[in-house]
Amino acid sequence: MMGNVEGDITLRPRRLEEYVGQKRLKEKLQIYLQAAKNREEPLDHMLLFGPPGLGKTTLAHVIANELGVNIRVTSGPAIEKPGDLAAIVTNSLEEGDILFIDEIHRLSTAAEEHLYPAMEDFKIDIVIGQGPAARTLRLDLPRFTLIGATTRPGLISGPLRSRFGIIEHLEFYTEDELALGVQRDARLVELEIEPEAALEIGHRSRGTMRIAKRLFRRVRDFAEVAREPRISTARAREALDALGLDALGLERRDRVILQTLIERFAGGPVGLDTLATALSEDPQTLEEVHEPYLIQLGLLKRTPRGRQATERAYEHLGYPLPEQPRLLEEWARTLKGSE
Ligand SMILES: Nc1ncnc2c1ncn2[C@@H]1O[C@H](COP(=O)(O)OP(=O)(O)OP(=O)(O)O)[C@@H](O)[C@H]1O
Ligand SMILES: [Mg+2]
Repeated sequence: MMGNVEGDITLRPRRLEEYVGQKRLKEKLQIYLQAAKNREEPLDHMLLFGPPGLGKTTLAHVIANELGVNIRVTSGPAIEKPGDLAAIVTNSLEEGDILFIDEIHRLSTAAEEHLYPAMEDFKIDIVIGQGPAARTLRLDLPRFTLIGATTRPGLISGPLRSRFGIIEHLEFYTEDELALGVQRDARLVELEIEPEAALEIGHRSRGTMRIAKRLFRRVRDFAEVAREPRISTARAREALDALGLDALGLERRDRVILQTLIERFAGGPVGLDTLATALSEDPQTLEEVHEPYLIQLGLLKRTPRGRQATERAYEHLGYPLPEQPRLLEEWARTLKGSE
């Protein structure tokens, strides 16, 4: 098992019915799982994508649990040499087991090519010996299911993608779904929480279950220190404010991104790398961790010419709307574009 940063392993849902939200995906999964069980065949290889913290890793474990099979967890960067993959698949997998590869977009090309015959024909090549005496042996593998997870579907090569029978994306959660997740955790730690307080946490969790659960733990700290047996809405608000989360759930960092875009680049458009440099941030973190929800909230746009702050961003941060000339210029461009 991989490290569990959140320390909430017991709170992780184990069954599909405990897995909150993702209704569209769960409905399909139920059918795929049932069909695989009826045919007594392993589930088809599955690629899961979506922003961090939406529940890809959790879902892979839930699927293993529903199928009653073992799950072996690794990640793209952990499989450096082709031999690493062979070691994993030949040592520990049994018929029907799941091999979960997190961050599968970070597999090396060599490891990826090694994976193709494993996925398609359940065979893997291993090299024995060195130099001129080296021989390649093709080994049979048990029929397993590969579940790959990625935050960056665009970086998955065509050949790899085409070897997955099931490709699904996870969606941001609604406030109600996040509140359900919070209420569930509250029950598990035997703490009462006002429904309104759970909703408030959901409201400020950026559509992300991991954030909702983290915020719940912080709110719980506040309530416990105040010796409150029940988390009230007022206490939740106070704690969330103290954490520096604004009404949309943006953290300081998110606001700084938008502020930089507005103040230093006149709202954009500006290229990702330029913006990242101005923020002393890694472009990939900016793109994968911060941007998806800013986009989802309609505060940021990705345009062919770069990142752009929307009017809503100006309003939310209390800036006067951008100058008319810029809007006019934009309008002129739109007209040209539609000719
Ligand atoms: N649908 C869900 N219902 C209940 N809890 C969930 C759900 N999805 C995720 N969680 C909880 O949210 C946390 C984050 O989930 P998880 O680690 O699976 O996310 P992830 O998509 O794999 O993120 P990353 O891309 O960062 O690896 C976990 O603590 C998990 O228990
Ligand atoms: Mg994960």
